[in-house]
Amino acid sequence: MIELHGFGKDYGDFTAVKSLDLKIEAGETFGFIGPNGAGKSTSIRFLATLLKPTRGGGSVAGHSVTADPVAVRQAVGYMPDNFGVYDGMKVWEFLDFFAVAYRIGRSQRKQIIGEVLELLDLTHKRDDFVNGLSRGMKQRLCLAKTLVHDPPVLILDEPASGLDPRARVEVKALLKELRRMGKTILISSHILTELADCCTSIGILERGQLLMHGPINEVYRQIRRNRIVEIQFYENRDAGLSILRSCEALQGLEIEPTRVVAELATDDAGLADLLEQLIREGVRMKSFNDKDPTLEDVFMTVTKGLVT
Ligand SMILES: Nc1ncnc2c1ncn2[C@@H]1O[C@H](COP(=O)(O)OP(=O)(O)OP(=O)(O)O)[C@@H](O)[C@H]1O
Repeated sequence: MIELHGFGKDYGDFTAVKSLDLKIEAGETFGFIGPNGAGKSTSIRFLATLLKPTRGGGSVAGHSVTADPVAVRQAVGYMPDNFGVYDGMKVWEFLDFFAVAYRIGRSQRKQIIGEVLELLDLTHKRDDFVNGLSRGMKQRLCLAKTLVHDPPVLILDEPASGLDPRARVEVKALLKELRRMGKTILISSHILTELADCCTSIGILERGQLLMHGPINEVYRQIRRNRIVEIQFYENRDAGLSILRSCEALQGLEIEPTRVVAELATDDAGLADLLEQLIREGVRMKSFNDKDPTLEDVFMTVTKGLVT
């Protein structure tokens, strides 16, 4: 649904994006992660037909971004990182303005605006002035305007930036709802945890280069060389600790009053064997938890160049 082929962009002598290859399948929610200045907005602006590439190209919904930008705009709902709302305009007028721009007929517009306001939970703000809305509401309105022409693809540049925790949660819930509706979503953020539970795949960008991308579980698996297991003993803690210490796969052990964290160079079968041994030797545990790495772990490992 979204493809980049050797996309690159120079600003004068400065290379913002070197050569980016990316493929996002229909129905995916793809998280584009990278620190400030990594080149996320540059790549996104290209896909939204707002920027000419220096090298390479790409396509959205089967249309070439450079050869057929009008078809791409029809297929894309784009939310920029810095959006403006117009003074003196009411919420419904703002949406109507974009609906007209997408050449949606007068008879359909009222219904579509009603549906979009409903979806974004903005119906009660229909007749409010846009510039009087809170930041969270403005952000939601901006998301609403990306939906008026019912595009199959949404490209959202930092849609949750500057929002308070409640508004962030609401944006994430909306993204999940949009995915359920079958939209393909590209969403950028430099806040890793923001994307962790709403993306099906991620790409990590640093200094204009994609360091890693793929389904979120696969990316986790690739960097997961060692397993981190958190154990809470209930009885026979000393026996449990001695089993852990004699385990060949043990790479590290943190002993805390209420829990023990073991780092083990092993796989699922190795963990199952260890658990079985602990139980067999009479160690009772409240929990034996194979911890998933967080997106921060992934990011730090990848950007340290530990993964090639
Ligand atoms: N119009 C421009 N002229 C010159 N340099 C630019 C221009 N736009 C972006 N850059 C530079 O290109 C690099 C990539 O910028 P870009 O905005 O794509 O990064 P980003 O990953 O979106 O960062 P952020 O999270 O801060 O938005 C940065 O070093 C930026 O300063």
